[in-house]
Amino acid sequence: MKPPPSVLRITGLTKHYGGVKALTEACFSLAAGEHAAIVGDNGAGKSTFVRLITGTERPNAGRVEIDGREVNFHSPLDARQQGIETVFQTLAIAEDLDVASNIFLGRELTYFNLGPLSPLNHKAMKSQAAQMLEATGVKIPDMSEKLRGMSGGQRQCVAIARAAGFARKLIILDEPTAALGVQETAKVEEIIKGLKRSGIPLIIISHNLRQVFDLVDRIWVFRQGRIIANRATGQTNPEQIVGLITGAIDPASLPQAEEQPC
Ligand SMILES: Nc1ncnc2c1ncn2[C@@H]1O[C@H](COP(=O)(O)OP(=O)(O)OP(=O)(O)O)[C@@H](O)[C@H]1O
Repeated sequence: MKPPPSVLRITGLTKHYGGVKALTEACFSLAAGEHAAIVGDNGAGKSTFVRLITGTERPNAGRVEIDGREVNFHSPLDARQQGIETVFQTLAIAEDLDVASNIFLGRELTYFNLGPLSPLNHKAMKSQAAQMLEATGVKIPDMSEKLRGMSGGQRQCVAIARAAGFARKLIILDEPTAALGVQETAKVEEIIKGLKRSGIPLIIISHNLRQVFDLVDRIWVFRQGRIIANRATGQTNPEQIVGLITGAIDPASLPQAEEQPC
């Protein structure tokens, strides 16, 4: 019997900036409910890959399929409309707005449609935002507080809860704990672990291998603009992943991973 198509399947994805080969013929796949990590040294092509699959930039070549159907995103909005939610490092939050307004930023609920003059339904946004936070286990003591007054960890949690609340196909987290201290990192990791229950697949970009091994099912290694290996977390170890990242281990010397998108 044919296996079910991957939720996300990427083949031959390529992006060159003039002479800079940021990404060359990348192949990647993600199964339903799977959590995957993207790892690699600085400049390995991780952010380029995310920009291409979120419609932030257009590839020079390659194919992106969602649920077996080719998609061509021309903007991040396109990707969002297809159920792909990304938490970029910049978080895309409005500091002077409260939690509910941030969660519904750009998708405000209204009583009825009068175009830009539509009256906002603050009550519904508040109650749905509270539900989204609860569903992801995010605790915000005062929902009316503006994000400006919140810690980096709380802001990150709000951004993740928003992504989880709207994602129908895929959640992408770009270095979600890079700017956080130890305790806040632990809190954010707990929230990410809880997302497994939703069944929505997730990609996390992280330089923190301890975190990666704790959170994901499969690790994809980027090196010099190519995806050189992928390993199920249970079938590798941090030393091997570091060796692949630095080039000390030749991926061809390892048994082939069972997951080979192309
Ligand atoms: N807009 C651009 N114009 C020219 N070169 C670029 C552009 N964006 C990225 N690059 C180059 O492409 C390569 C891959 O960059 P990318 O940002 O994707 O790497 P990365 O793995 O995300 O690195 P980091 O971990 O530092 O964020 C690098 O050599 C980078 O300098």
